[in-house]
Amino acid sequence: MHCKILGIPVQDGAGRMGCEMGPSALRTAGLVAALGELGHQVSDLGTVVPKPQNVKPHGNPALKALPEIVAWTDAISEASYAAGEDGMPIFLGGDHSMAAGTLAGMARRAAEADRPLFVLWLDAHPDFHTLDTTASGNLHGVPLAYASGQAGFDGFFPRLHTPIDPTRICALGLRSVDPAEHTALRGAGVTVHDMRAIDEHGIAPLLRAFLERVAAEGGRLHVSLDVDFLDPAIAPAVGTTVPGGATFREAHLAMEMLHDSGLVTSLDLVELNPFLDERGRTATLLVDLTASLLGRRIMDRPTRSH
Ligand SMILES: NC(=[NH2+])NCCC[C@H](N)C(=O)O
Ligand SMILES: [Mn+2]
Ligand SMILES: [Mn+2]
Repeated sequence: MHCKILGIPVQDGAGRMGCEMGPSALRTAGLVAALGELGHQVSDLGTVVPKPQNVKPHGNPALKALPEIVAWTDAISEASYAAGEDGMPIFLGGDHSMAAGTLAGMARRAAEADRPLFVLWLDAHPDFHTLDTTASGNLHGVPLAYASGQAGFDGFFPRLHTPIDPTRICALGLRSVDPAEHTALRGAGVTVHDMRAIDEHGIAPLLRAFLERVAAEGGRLHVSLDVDFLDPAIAPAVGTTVPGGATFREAHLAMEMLHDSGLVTSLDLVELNPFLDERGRTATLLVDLTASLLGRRIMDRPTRSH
């Protein structure tokens, strides 16, 4: 596999600063070497730079940093589309607002290849607000709604080349959903497995059912991994911790199953805030999870000479 790393140091979408250090922390934690050890070719494509533009004022006074996030989204959509020409792009965030751009770029690539794009959203939150419904005004709370063509982004965010069909999205690990998001998720037909479903059924059958659908429809699969999908006890470096998240083993199992499926075509690693980390342990965990997604396993490792 040719892994293409792209740094996206956006932090204006989050309520607190620090995510701009995310790409550096992931590189420092040894992402490139970890993927190289698995036999992958790795290219670091560098860092996305936002493209400032005029954005008219919006009626929702709560919105924060709208012009900045629009500038990022435009640049990220273009850069991720370019990176998606071949190989497997790995987008290093950056707060989750960056997924507005990565999803847009990946959806355009999939459409051009005449393949449906599926999205696995691993997160405590659905990030399914529109510009009108967000109360916090933090734009990391809107990317999934934007990329799946929900109303209210026209004239503010870049025009989508191809909106993602919301029924091809599976959100796994939810445990903090605002009322407006709840209504919108149900209305749009997003598949939602909250933490209760994971507790009750286990993560494996829920994920397996989704992967079988992706395979049956010949889809591509974009995985968006928010740090707060993980339990704060193992992943403290995030500004929006919610108790009761995925355990170490649940997360690795999900990554191993994703690898075995052979379906994943792109990945976001988002919301890492190194300012809140403890000696890099969250960054290191994200690198290890990414390695599991790209083929590292406990048994039957390829033999290495020492
Ligand atoms: N990407 C994230 N961490 N999103 C958290 C969003 C939290 C909340 N729903 C909000 O809109 O403010
Ligand atoms: Mn998120
Ligand atoms: Mn989240």
